[in-house]
Amino acid sequence: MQVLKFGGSSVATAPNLQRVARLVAAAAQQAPTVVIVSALGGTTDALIEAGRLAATGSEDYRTTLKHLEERHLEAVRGLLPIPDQSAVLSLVKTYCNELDSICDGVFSLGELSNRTLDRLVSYGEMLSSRLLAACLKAQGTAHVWQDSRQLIRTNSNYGFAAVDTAVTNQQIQEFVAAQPSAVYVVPGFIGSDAQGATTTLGRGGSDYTAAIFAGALAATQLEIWTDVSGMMTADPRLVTLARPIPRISYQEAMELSHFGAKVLYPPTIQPVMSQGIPLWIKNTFAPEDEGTLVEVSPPANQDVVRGLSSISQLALLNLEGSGMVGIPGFSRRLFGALAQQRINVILITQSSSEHSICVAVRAADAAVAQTVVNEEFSTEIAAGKVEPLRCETDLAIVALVGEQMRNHPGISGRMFGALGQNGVNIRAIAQGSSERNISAVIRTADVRKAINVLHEEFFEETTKQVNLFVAGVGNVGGKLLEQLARQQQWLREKLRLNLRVVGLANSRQFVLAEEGSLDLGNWQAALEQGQPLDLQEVVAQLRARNLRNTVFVDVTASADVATIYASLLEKSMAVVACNKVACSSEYANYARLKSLMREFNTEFLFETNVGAGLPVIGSLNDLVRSGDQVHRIEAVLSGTLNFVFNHYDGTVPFAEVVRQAQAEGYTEPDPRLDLSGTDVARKILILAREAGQEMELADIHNESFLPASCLEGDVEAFYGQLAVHEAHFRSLYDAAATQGKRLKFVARYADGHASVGLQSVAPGHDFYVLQGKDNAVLFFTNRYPEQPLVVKGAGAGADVTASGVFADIIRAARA
Ligand SMILES: NC(=O)C1=CN([C@@H]2O[C@H](COP(=O)(O)OP(=O)(O)OC[C@H]3O[C@@H](n4cnc5c(N)ncnc54)[C@H](O)[C@@H]3O)[C@@H](O)[C@H]2O)C=CC1
Ligand SMILES: N[C@@H](CC=O)C(=O)O
Repeated sequence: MQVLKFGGSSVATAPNLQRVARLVAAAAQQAPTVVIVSALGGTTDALIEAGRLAATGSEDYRTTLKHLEERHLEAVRGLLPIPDQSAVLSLVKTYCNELDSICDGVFSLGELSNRTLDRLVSYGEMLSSRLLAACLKAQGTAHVWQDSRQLIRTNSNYGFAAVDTAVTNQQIQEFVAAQPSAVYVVPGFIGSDAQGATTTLGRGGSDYTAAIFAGALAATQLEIWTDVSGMMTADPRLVTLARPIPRISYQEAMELSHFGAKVLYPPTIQPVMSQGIPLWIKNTFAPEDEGTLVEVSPPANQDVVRGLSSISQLALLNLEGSGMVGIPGFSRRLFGALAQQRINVILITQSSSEHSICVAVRAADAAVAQTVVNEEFSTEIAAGKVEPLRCETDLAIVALVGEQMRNHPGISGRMFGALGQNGVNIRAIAQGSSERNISAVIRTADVRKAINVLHEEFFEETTKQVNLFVAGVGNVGGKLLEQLARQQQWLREKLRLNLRVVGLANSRQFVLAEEGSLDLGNWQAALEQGQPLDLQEVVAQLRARNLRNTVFVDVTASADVATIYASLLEKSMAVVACNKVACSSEYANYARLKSLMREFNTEFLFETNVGAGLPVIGSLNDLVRSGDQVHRIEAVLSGTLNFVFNHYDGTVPFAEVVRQAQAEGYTEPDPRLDLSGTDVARKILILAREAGQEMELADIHNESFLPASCLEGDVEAFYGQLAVHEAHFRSLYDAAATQGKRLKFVARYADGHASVGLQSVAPGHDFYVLQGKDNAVLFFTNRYPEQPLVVKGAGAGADVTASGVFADIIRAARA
């Protein structure tokens, strides 16, 4: 014998019922089959609604019942050929007339008892099972229809009746023995008490009916047919890559079901679990899908975590006070007070200091809970031994479930690490000693992000989604977007990274995709249609979107943009910047950003601040982190100035060479920063700070070669003044050239002091041979005392800078 149960969506319409009938016929070829049916989807709610309307004196109940009648009659017409319809139509009408009479009675009395409500809702399953039976008959499948109220004996706790297992089992066994058949059709959810009154078995009641039959008949298997292909690794409405779990234990299934995987109602598993009857969860609409097998001990697989679940609309109640420590009976009184109000406790944690007990309950119960607990402890509260109960709402639980977690250290570490890296704050945690479930209480607003982060962490070997907001789409930013577009596929395939640009900004506008990501083939159009730029609004929207693995990429030169890093890091969003403003601002700000990065477990990366795409800061960090000490740094750090002095020989005016450097994309958006030496000063400052030195920009001695008048006025005036001072630049060049030397703008840091300035270097000097826009950095350290560690190569240009920013993005994404 096998038992098949079909849920409300499986039997919601005539075509669905026909599909179910075909599945039943096929199953019956294998073994005698009991079919348990739920009411047509939505019927139970409609019946309850009709009863409530009638009880409150609203005649609208007639309309509700009329719709229900029409729906069932229409199903009959859709199911059966005309000659076969009349008997079933009249049966449906009979049931519907009875429903009318019950509701008329409720309307007259103005009262709906639980007993009457049970009778009312029982018609849903009675009707659906009759329709399925008629459909089986029409397709030639012999069967017996049986009213389950004659077999399932319960107490009289209407709405949630307890089954008398001994009587029920005996009645089921006798019935089957007396009426042998290949197929039995039975309405789910209902039973009757010793007086013969209709009762219902509570939420998930049809699953329970099926499990009772399976248990009573020692069935070979129970199949629960629904509208999903088994229990999923996570709620598919939250996680796109959720997948069915092939095999799972009863306990794991119960844990997942408890926390929201609605395909199975936990208490109903008991009758099959106690006998080890295999339970399948199958999809009526994709019967070829394997589904989930719930069994005693599924084989271990590579997924240590079997599934994730969540439960929302919770409140956390925190009872705290010094008067609780070491006094027995506090928790009994807390739980007693809650139990008296029938408030279900979903999660409990108590610190080992015994100073506080924290419980999660449904948000709807929070107000009553607060009142009764404060009443219970009123004496202690008045005496100041206990604080009034603290209640936080808008909370949810996310949970990892899996038997194998017991044997794997580090699972909770990974869970909390992944959540922490995404700024998901954990308010309470609970893990039983079975180690089958680790639950964390978080903000409801974080549930989608948290479940996706955990799914990526534990189930998705394939991809990690990373969400980028790119501020600045000029010279470097434009190249970055090109490189991202070209490399997206490769990153997905080789690094399992799904880098999505979700937002963009320039100095005028910003855009943040409502859903999904922006089209990198046409980002200009999206940005054109964006909102006027408001950086606080950018932060607010990024926070509100609450996307996982968010990286803010600053490819501007803006001081305003640099001011929002802190508010992003505080939300665990990583920041990648080629903008040097933040790291060369006051030391306190630089240090604060680095400390926020650590505090909020995220990344703040700025490799391109020095040497563009060259690994300058990374190499310095490696030296320092491995215990080396930097004594001296000598460097050519300006691609612009190296280019200018490599190309200037007096034949073309100095101003023209500078313009060329700007056109090539080497200069800052404002070239005066390069020519004044400020950009180099910022870079040596950043290197000194990364080497461990607390310094300010003002501490750097800048021996500028630029006549002061060049920095008065705007950029055009600057170019004008360069032309005016052509003779000055020519004389600098000539002085060096006549000695066979070359001009290099050199930065130097040693023993806590730094300076920048123009030098003439002779052949043989490390800097003499630097070409074009090259940079070179010489690190003299404990380990490299005479022969320095040298980093050298192109130190400016949009392409190389963009690729350095890209590398930082990948570092942040993989952290
Ligand atoms: N060019 C190079 O070789 C290197 C450049 N960098 C840095 O890259 C950054 C960008 O340089 P470029 O692309 O050449 O500059 P750019 O002037 O071509 O582009 C700057 C972009 O930032 C946008 N922007 C300006 N203010 C903004 C604001 N308040 N909010 C949002 N967007 C804003 C502009 O609209 C523009 O899209 C600079 O900080 C520079 O120091 C760093 C290393 C090398
Ligand atoms: N303007 C800078 C670009 C890199 O920071 C330079 O010329 O080096």
